[in-house]
Amino acid sequence: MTQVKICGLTDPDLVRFAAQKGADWIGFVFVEASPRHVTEAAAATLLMQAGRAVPVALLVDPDDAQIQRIVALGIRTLQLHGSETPERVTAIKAATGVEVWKALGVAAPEDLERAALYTAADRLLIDAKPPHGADRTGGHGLAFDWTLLEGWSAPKPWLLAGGLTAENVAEAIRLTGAPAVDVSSGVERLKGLKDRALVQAFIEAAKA
Ligand SMILES: O=C(O)c1ccccc1NCC(=O)[C@H](O)[C@H](O)COP(=O)(O)O
Repeated sequence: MTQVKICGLTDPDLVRFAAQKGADWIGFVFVEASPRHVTEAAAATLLMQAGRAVPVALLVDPDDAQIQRIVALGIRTLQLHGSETPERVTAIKAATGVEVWKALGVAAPEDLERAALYTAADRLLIDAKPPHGADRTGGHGLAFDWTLLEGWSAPKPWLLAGGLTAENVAEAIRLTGAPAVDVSSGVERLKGLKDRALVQAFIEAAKA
C-alpha cells in the first residue's frame, strides 16, 4: 500500500488525527520562512501526538548545531530540503546515524540524474522546483511534469511530492509508480492551515 507523509503540521490535535487516519510520516518544518514553521520548543508537544506515525524534521541547509538539537528532540528522520550536496548528506548521515532523506526539485530529465549522486541518502523526495524568486525551497503546492518519471529507475526508496491533492494523488501514483507520497498545501484550507477533512480524504485516496 502506498505510504503517506503529511507535511507541515503545527497543531497537536491534527498530528494525532493524521496519525489515527493512517499517515505513515508526519513532517515538521523547522524553517523560519515557512508559514508551517514550528519551533524546537513546540516540537516536543507535537511529537507526543504522533503515535505510530514517524516524525520527520524538514530542514533547509542545517548546520551541525541545528541537526544536533533536532536529533536531541528524539526525531530520527531528517528531510533535507535545501541545497545540500551529496558530500554534506554523507557527512550528516555519518555524524547522526539517523534516517536521512534528500529532496530534489525536478523540472527536467537532468534533475533526476542527480538522484544517483546521493548515495548516503536513505530516501529521496522528488518534488517540484520552487517558483523563481520564492523565499522557500518547497511547499508551494505546485506539481511538476510527472511524465518526466516515465522509465525512471529510482536508485533509492522515494516519495513523490509537489502539488498533490486528494483529487490528483491516485492519478499521480498510477502514472509515476510512486511507492509513497507527500503533501502539504493540498491538505490546507489557507496557507499553513491544515484541514481535517482534506487530510483524511488525501490519506484515503492515496491508500485506496
Ligand atoms: O512547507 C514549507 O513551507 C517548506 C519550506 C521550506 C522547504 C520545504 C517546505 N515544504 C516542503 C513540503 O512540504 C513538501 O515536502 C513538498 O514540497 C510538497 O509540498 P506541497 O506542494 O505544498 O504539497
